[in-house]
Parts: sequence; C-alpha cells; structure tokens
Amino acid sequence: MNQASLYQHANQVQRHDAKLILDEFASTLQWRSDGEDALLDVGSGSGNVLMDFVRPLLPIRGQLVGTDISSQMVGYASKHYQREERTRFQVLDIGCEQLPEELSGRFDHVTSFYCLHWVQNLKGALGNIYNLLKPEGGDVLLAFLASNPVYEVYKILKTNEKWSTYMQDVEQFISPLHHSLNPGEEFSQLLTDVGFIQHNVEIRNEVFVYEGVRTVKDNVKAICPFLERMPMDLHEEFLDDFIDVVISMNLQQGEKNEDQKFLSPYKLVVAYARKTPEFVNNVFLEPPHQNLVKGIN
Ligand SMILES: C[S@@+](CC[C@H](N)C(=O)[O-])C[C@H]1O[C@@H](n2cnc3c(N)ncnc32)[C@H](O)[C@@H]1O
Ligand SMILES: CC(C)=CCC/C(C)=C/CC/C(C)=C/C(=O)O
Repeated sequence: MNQASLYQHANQVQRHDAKLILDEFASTLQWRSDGEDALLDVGSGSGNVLMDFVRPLLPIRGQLVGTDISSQMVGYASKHYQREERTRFQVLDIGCEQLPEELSGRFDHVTSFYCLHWVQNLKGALGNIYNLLKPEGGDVLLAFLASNPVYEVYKILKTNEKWSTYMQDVEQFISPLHHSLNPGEEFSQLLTDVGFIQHNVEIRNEVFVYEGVRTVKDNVKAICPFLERMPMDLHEEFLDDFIDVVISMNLQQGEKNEDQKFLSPYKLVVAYARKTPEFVNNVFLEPPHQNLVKGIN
C-alpha cells in the first residue's frame, strides 16, 4: 500500500470502523491526570483517521506520533498534518527486530486501525507494541481484520493465468487470522504471550455495503498490493475480473445499474489491553490472566 492519496479518498469502511471504536473506547483509555499523554499510532497510512478521530481525544499538551512502514504514506501524512502542534510522523515497521531507541518505552497509549492484518509476524508486532509502552504501564487499542472476502477473491484470481505471475506471494497479503477457527482466542493468547496482563478481545461480525461497481473498484485500488506490480493498462481488466469473482461469490445485490450494491461481510478484531493490572470498563480484573474474549468467532 503506497498510494496515500488514493487511500485518503477511498477509505470509507476504515474511517467508519475507527470512528465507532474510538467513540466507544475514548473513556476507557487511561488518560493521564497531568494531560501529558504520549500516543503512538501504528500504520497511520495517509493520516486522516489519526488526525480526525484520535488527535481530538488527546489533551492539549499531548504528544502524537504517527508511524507507518511506507515512506510514501509518512511523506504524505507529514506534508498534510505535520504543521499541527506536538504531532510528527515517522517510518516504523512494527514487525521489526529492534525498535528505534527514541520510540522504545516512551508511550502511554498505542493505537492501530486496519494495519495488523498486513503483518504476518503478529506476535513480533505485538511484542513491539508492548515495548513501545512506558515501563510503568499504558494501554493499547487495536482494530484489524480477522477475515474479509477480499482475501478469497485474491486466492481465486491467483488461479487465473493472466494474474498468477503478479500474485505468487498472495498469502503474504492475507490476514494471519483469516484461516483461524478461533481468531479471538488466538489473538488473546498472543497478547498474553507478549506480556499484557489484561485484555479484552472481541470479534465483531460486520457487513459493509458498497454502492456501485466504481466504489468497490476504487476501494480495491486503494489497498490492492498487486496492481502496482502490473502495467497500468491492465488495471481496469484486473478490477473487472475482481468484480466477476465477487459476483460469483453471490456478494452482489440488485441489477447491473446504479442501484447495484456489493456486500462485504467481514470479521473485525477489536482489542483493548493494559500493560499493568488495573481496571477495564471500571471493573477490577484480578491479575494475572483475567481476560475476556467476547463475540462469535
Ligand atoms: C489500510 S491502511 C490503514 C491506515 C489508517 N490506520 C487508517 O485507519 O486509515 C494500513 C496501513 O498499514 C501500513 N502497514 C502495513 N504493514 C505495516 C507494518 N509492518 N508496520 C507499519 N505499518 C504497516 C500500510 O503501509 C498502510 O499505510
Ligand atoms: C465486496 C468486496 C469483496 C469488496 C472489497 C472490499 C475491500 C476493498 C476490502 C479491503 C479490505 C482491506 C484489506 C482493507 C485495508 O487494509 O484497509
């Protein structure tokens, strides 16, 4: 994903989910009494979710660091938002072996929206997220895809010889929890393994409705890693084949006209975790390992 401006204009589902989750968890996050909260966001992309929905929650004196593996995304976010006070953007691969010194152990909060399904080494990423928090504690709010029909579409398109050369490594772009029979338990176990004492993991079954073929195509273009590998003149043909597969999966509603809709049923992991034992939703959870997994897996 390197097309920041495409993403910024075709990320309705991502914005919708982040806003809902932040509204819900704004008062659960453990804000400091001195208003000097430092928050790092993982996989901030073009930056609009971070600036529109996370930044307003931070106290005036709070510090915000947006990070992303893509220097193109970081460049775009810096250009558009770095003028905001106490806000900066920097490149960070959350799956890296060693966190940069200036980030390690510096944050009160870590958030991440629609990023962790891109990271195959989920345990390594969670270990890093844990280590970004200050030694004395802090909390994290994470939301990412466990599964999405887009991954099944990719797998089918890979079997088409027109596209297979561009999609050899398709598994690298499928959420590490997409094939899991119990993504909530699996993620919960990873949080425990890396050291989080308390956590609340939910698997939310959602359906997003895309209005019309063009909307689906624009949303696919904004996130599909295979398009940038093929010549531009093949993009529309690839997107047409994408739509044909979606239709063959019965995800279409209505006739081929302006009323045509496409349904995307997906599972979202929503996790809130604290480094030190305390309260979750105002309920004291006895340490250690009093964890909660909600939702239908
Ligand atoms: C779908 S975008 C989400 C952007 C933003 N958080 C939002 O909600 O709109 C996913 C972002 O995760 C980034 N990403 C993928 N792998 C990553 C990694 N290993 N470390 C950090 N960022 C990563 C991508 O470059 C991309 O910008
Ligand atoms: C109907 C249908 C399958 C639409 C495609 C939906 C779509 C573009 C999903 C993208 C999911 C994803 C990997 C998002 C992201 O990382 O931001």
